[in-house]
Amino acid sequence: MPVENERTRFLKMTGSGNDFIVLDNRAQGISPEQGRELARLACRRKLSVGADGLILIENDPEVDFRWRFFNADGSEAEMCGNGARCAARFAHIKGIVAKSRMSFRTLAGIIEAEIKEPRVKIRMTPPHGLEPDLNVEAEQRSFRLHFINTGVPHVVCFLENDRALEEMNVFHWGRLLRHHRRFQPAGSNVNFALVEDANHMAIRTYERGVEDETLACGTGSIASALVAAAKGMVQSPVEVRTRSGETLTIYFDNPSTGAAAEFSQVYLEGDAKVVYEAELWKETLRE
Ligand SMILES: N[C@H](CCC[C@H](N)C(=O)O)C(=O)O
Repeated sequence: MPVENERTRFLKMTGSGNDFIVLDNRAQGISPEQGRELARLACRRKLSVGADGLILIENDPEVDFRWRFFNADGSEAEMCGNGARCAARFAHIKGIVAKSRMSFRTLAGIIEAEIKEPRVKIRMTPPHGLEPDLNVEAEQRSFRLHFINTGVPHVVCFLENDRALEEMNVFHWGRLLRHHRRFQPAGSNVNFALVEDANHMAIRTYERGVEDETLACGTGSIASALVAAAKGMVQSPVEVRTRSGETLTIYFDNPSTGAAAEFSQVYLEGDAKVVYEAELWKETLRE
């Protein structure tokens, strides 16, 4: 079983609609393998707590804390923008970090965070690997996609208008593109994005590891904003309307446009709220 105790305390948190189980693992000793199993079992909606992901907070010798992030399917991901904002708020609420500014270690690198309750602003690790204007076929439909890694891999597909965004079958096409051979072996998250004006976008995201559309995706919002900036369509700050209706704000140094666009000082800001505090009962972890 992924946890020893019959009851395990946790916070259920939501980062703009992306929801997470957040657990203090400094004394629990949940191993990475147990974390994968715990995520897979506890993230099942209706059978257990239900969430898009599991976050374990752990000690770190150099920065304020370390985390391990697991998607709902148990896969461990290098980074999660909405989850990182929730992790920082959790650390502040639980007194793990008294200051309102902190830094913590992820598999993507060190994340700096500033608490502005209930909003949290985080500085991202440097985005990389921008590959614009990829022509990809799926089920006889052609897509013009743009790849970028914003801590995790993302492809961005720009749509023409609100109606196209609303009518997009995100589950069907997102799943096909997430598994497309062009993006293997790691796979990719898939964002359908609309540029409304130079400082406003709307997106819908199919998330790798959740294997469904989520109500918000932090690294996906950043990916969409930075690709749009590289193509000269937006400039910082960009307000991104997510599927939940909440807005994420992306800040970055306006890059020189074009494929070689380099981005620095990339920040993500939005709400990171506590939904409830509760105890996970071990009996819901049996399959
Ligand atoms: N599902 C993503 C990780 C979480 C990203 C998303 N929830 C965010 O807020 O950045 C992946 O495996 O690449």
